[in-house]
Amino acid sequence: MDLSLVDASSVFTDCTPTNQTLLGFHASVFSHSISKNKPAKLDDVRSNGWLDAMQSSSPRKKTLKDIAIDFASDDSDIVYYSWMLKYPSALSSFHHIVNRAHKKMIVIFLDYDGTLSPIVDDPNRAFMSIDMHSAVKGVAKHFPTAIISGRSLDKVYELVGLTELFYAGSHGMDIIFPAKDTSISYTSYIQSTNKQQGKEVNLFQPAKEFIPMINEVFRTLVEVTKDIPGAFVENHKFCASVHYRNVEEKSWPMIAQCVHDVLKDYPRLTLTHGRKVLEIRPLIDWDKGKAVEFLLESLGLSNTNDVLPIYIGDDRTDEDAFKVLREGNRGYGILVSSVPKESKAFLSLRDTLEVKEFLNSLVIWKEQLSNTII
Ligand SMILES: O=P(O)(O)OC[C@H]1O[C@H](O[C@H]2O[C@H](CO)[C@@H](O)[C@H](O)[C@H]2O)[C@H](O)[C@@H](O)[C@@H]1O
Repeated sequence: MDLSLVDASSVFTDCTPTNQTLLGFHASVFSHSISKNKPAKLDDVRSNGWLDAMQSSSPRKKTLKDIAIDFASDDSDIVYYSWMLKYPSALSSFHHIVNRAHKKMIVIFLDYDGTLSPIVDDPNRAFMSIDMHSAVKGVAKHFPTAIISGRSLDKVYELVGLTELFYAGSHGMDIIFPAKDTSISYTSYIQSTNKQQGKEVNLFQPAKEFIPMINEVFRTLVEVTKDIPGAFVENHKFCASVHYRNVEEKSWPMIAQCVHDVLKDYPRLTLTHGRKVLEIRPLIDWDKGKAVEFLLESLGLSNTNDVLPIYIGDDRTDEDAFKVLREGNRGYGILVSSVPKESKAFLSLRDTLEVKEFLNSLVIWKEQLSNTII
């Protein structure tokens, strides 16, 4: 996917009411001014919570000792099943979901890592299974389907490779969707021919002005972490990730300190925690939740009476999307997790296998419904 033809910055970095009105969107969708919620300045990663967050950022792999403990006690299962009382399985709630979808259009939003592909040590080898690929292709045939990932748009498109989907990369800061699918005036949008797919597209890039800054920070982070074995830095164009999954735990304070020291020089950037990854991103009021609202509105699917959005994700950044659905009392947030954790989601799935089963169930249900109607 070659996005080099595109220059959307002038359109969206100026979000005056005039521009918002021209675009025909609800003003809140465009309130991506500098957030007022900037965290307090961090002085010491050992006492400011960064390390605690890093330690709890992903379920630990089981050691032989853990497995022995599992045999001695089924406590973890009991805890998990108790947790499921609050976050019921989307599979066992399937009939409830499709009943609620009666006469509504289901719209599917999918996170990538940990949702469509299992978490693996090497971010460059996080592939979907062939079956998962078919399941995603299947849902996209019947329902508008979007991937919303922390990865760069190019990377997530390369990994998924389905032209029939909508994509949002960099935690929703880089959105691409076919021009023909718009239901509102896009005169202010940048339309561009996507070379790879050979079709007209719309792009929305609310953090475009940050690209040079992210490039600079990326280079600095690569430099300062180069002597920490296992550290790996990714450039997602609108954000950067510092991975520590393969770094020895004793070096985590060092990696946190490096990132902290670099961020001190960039007050317009902020840090969020992912699964064994520190995410550096622009301090703007834009996230996966805003991307969901944006896509629904762009596609003419924001009428809550006619549309049932379903968002499936596993990460902290997906919580912003769960929150939007919960607070708007629309659709379902589904958390993918094999361990109990607090979430704004309504339902849960244990792992990528259950995600695949859920997507396939939607396809079967829709096909049976179509056959019945004919
Ligand atoms: O929003 P997502 O699509 O879930 O992307 C979030 C991050 O995913 C990737 O990292 C995670 O998955 C890797 C591969 O399984 C794993 O090695 C890493 O520890 C996880 O944090 C991706 O590499 C990141 O850049 C994304 O931000």
